[in-house]
Amino acid sequence: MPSLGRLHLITDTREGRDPLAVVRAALTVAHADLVVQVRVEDSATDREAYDLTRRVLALCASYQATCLVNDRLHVALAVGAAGGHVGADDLPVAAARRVLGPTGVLGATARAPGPAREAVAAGASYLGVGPCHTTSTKTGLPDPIGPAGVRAVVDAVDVPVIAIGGVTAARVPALRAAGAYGVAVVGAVSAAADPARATAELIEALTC
Ligand SMILES: Cc1ncc(COP(=O)(O)OP(=O)(O)O)c(N)n1
Ligand SMILES: Cc1ncsc1CCOP(=O)(O)O
Ligand SMILES: [Mg+2]
Repeated sequence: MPSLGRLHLITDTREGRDPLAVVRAALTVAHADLVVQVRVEDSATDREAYDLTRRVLALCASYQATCLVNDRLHVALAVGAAGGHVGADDLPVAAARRVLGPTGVLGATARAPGPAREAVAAGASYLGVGPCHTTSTKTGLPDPIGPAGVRAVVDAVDVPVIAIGGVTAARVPALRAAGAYGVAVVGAVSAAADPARATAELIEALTC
C-alpha cells in the first residue's frame, strides 16, 4: 500500500457548501499529500454519493491524491476509490475489510486504546481518533479526548493515527507531539475564507 497522506480533507456537503470547489482548491496546494474522504449527509441517496465520489476521484487522480469514501463502501468499490472509513454505526471493521479486500485502505474510528487495538486486529489500516477538540461539524459526539487521548491510542497501535475533531493548523503541533501521524479536517478548510491558504497552513504545520 502506498504511504498514507497526512492531511485528510473530509467533504462538507451540508446545504450551501461547495465541496468540489473546496477539494479543487486543496488539491492545488497539497497534491499527493492530500487524502480526500467523501462524506455525504445520511439523507443523501447512494446515487448522489456515487456522483460526487466519481467527480472527487477524477480530481484526485490528476494529483495522485487518495480518495476514500466514508461509510458507503459499495460506493468506494463502484467508483474505484482507494478505500473507505467506518465507525461504530457502520459495518464492523472485519466485515469492511472483507468488502474492500486485502489491499484497500480501511480507516476505522477509535477513541480509546482497547477499541483501537481491536480495530487494527480486525484489519484497519489507519485509525481516525477523536474528537480531539470540540467541533460543531458533527453533533452527538462524546467529550473531546485532547492530545493526551490521542497519545494513549498512538501508544497502543502500530498503524497511522489520524486526529480528528476541531483540528486547526494551530492545534496540529500538539497533536503531532502526541504521536498523531496526520489530521482530518472539515471546517478548517471548508469553512475557511480561502481554502487553498488554509490547506497550505495545515500542510506547513504537518511538515514542521
Ligand atoms: C479520519 C476519520 N476519523 C473519524 C471519522 C468519523 O467516522 P464515524 O465515527 O463513522 O462518523 P461519520 O463520519 O460516519 O459520521 C471519519 N469520518 N474520518
Ligand atoms: C466526522 C467527525 N467525527 C469526529 S469529529 C468529526 C467532524 C470533524 O469536523 P471539524 O474538522 O470541522 O471539527
Ligand atoms: Mg461512519
